Amino acid sequence: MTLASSLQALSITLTHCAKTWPDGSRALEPLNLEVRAGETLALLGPSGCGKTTLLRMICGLEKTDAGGTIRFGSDDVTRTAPEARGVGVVFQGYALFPNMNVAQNIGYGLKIRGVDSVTRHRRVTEMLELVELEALAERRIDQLSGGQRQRVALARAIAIEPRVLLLDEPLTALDARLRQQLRVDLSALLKKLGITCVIVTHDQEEAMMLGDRVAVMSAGRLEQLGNPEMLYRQPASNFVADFLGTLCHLRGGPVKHHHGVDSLTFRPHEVQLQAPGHGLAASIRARFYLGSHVRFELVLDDGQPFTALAGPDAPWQPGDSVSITLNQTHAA
Ligand SMILES: Nc1ncnc2c1ncn2[C@@H]1O[C@H](COP(=O)(O)OP(=O)(O)OP(=O)(O)O)[C@@H](O)[C@H]1O
Repeated sequence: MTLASSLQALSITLTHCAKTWPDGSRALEPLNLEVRAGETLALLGPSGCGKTTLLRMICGLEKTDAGGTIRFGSDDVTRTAPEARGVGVVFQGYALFPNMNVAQNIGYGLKIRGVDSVTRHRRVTEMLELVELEALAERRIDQLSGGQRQRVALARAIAIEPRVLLLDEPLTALDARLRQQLRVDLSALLKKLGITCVIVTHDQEEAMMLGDRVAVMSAGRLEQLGNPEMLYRQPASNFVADFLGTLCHLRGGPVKHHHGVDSLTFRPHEVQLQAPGHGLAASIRARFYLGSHVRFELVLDDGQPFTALAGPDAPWQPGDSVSITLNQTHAA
């Protein structure tokens, strides 16, 4: 049996889970959340919103306030010690053992669980194949690139055949280019494993690429839970809309005159720029050529700022007068 098929996917159900620190401050308001069996759920939110605390509660490193329960499938693990919960965890920075080679790192969790050496060897070999590090089995950790370390950390977490996989900002330590590639690789690996996974990130694109569903958090509360497209198209609040991409707001006389509403809320890609005279009058303040598109910072004639994205051939330059129309308007 391959490892991918031997992992059993379980749901994670948090009921009325809150976290109050000894000084009385609240990291998490009472929260109900179900991570479905086999899905990857991304916890997304700004620094300090409680994402890591929530993840640490699932793996058992933080206790929930009295009254909260955590279940893996039908198994109540609220009072189960972290090492007995069967969780695979990759923390920020990975915490690999520098004095062990790649294979020893991957096999560590099996060794401390008393798994016999034949089984251990077989499992480590499977893991090396899974993350494509067979050639580096004997390498020392300090002789690996950042991306390779990330794969070792992941292999070590999965080697113990965890019931759920928890990833805390697993790609944050890597440079932007490598992160892009590893998102694609990680997404493919998670699909192949079919394991239930919770991934913490403050990066909107990462959450949307990796999460089957995304839970947007703010100040210890769950703002909205849904698949990426639903969150982007039907945000429940301005906070969610803004966090999943730039959101612009315009109001006042000219808006009323051209659109018949008091205010407009829109995304930069919904703005069409034209020669003056077709719609709301604005001028270009700044132009950023980004290869696939051009980002413009503009102001309406009355000074209200907003952002527009246009194709790479857009001719407008700072100081130019333009007029704007909106492809899709959300009157607020
Ligand atoms: N042991 C602790 N004692 C008291 N307060 C804490 C403790 N750990 C975290 N906090 C506070 O709880 C809040 C939530 O922290 P948490 O680490 O969960 O946020 P986060 O969303 O993961 O942020 P980041 O993205 O910066 O890691 C923060 O205000 C933090 O300062």
